[in-house]
Amino acid sequence: MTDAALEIQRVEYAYRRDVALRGVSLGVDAGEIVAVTGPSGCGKSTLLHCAAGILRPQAGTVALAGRDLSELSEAERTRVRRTQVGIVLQFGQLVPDLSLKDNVALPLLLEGHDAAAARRAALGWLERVGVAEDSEALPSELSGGQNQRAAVARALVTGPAVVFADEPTGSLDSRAGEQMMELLVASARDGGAALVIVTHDNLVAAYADREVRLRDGVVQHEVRLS
Ligand SMILES: Nc1ncnc2c1ncn2[C@@H]1O[C@H](COP(=O)(O)OP(=O)(O)OP(=O)(O)O)[C@@H](O)[C@H]1O
Repeated sequence: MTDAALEIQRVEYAYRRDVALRGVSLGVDAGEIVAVTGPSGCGKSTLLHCAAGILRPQAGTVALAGRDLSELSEAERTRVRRTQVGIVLQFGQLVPDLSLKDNVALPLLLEGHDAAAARRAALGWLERVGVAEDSEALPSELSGGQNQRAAVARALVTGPAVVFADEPTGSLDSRAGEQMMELLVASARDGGAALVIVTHDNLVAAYADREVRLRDGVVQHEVRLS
């Protein structure tokens, strides 16, 4: 028995003609923060999508919180993805016609939680990320930074084993980017989640315990940062 939050073994993925991953292995411990870096097109986003159960690798295995995704039915996979994975992308990607609170409650509602309890949990996370006073606002009424804070709350509300963040500061200026990284790291710790950050920004990678650098679809090297 290991306490790995994520175990990727020899994963290969090809789009029609483009081979994006050529046998990538990566283990992430519970609570660990890992930055996946590398030049444009090296396979970072593809790795994140395979790890998060969004893409199915053509070879190799991905286990999330000890469950091998390739052994699960489609319904079980969806369930593991909804409960064990949180995702933060470059632009909040909130549902535009739902309030911040309903956006954050959504992952719990999709899992069949009671609506009042889901909204209470959502409000609790909005408080933790500092946007509770805007809980009834629509995403379009708020700044990019406020939307990103709500996206962090949405990623953590189910108590996932791993939060995946793909260029989470890409749409923010440097000050808001720093605040976002501090919030993301603190929130992942607070929620007991491992954090896997895909980035080409060295300042973002510096928040990680370990940097894994990809090149041409393989791990080029790993560096322990803390
Ligand atoms: N939907 C797709 N269809 C076809 N090829 C794709 C698709 N998405 C990515 N690729 C190809 O797969 C390879 C890896 O792409 P990927 O987006 O994973 O790299 P990346 O490191 O995240 O790049 P970037 O830093 O520019 O976002 C590239 O050659 C890319 O052109």
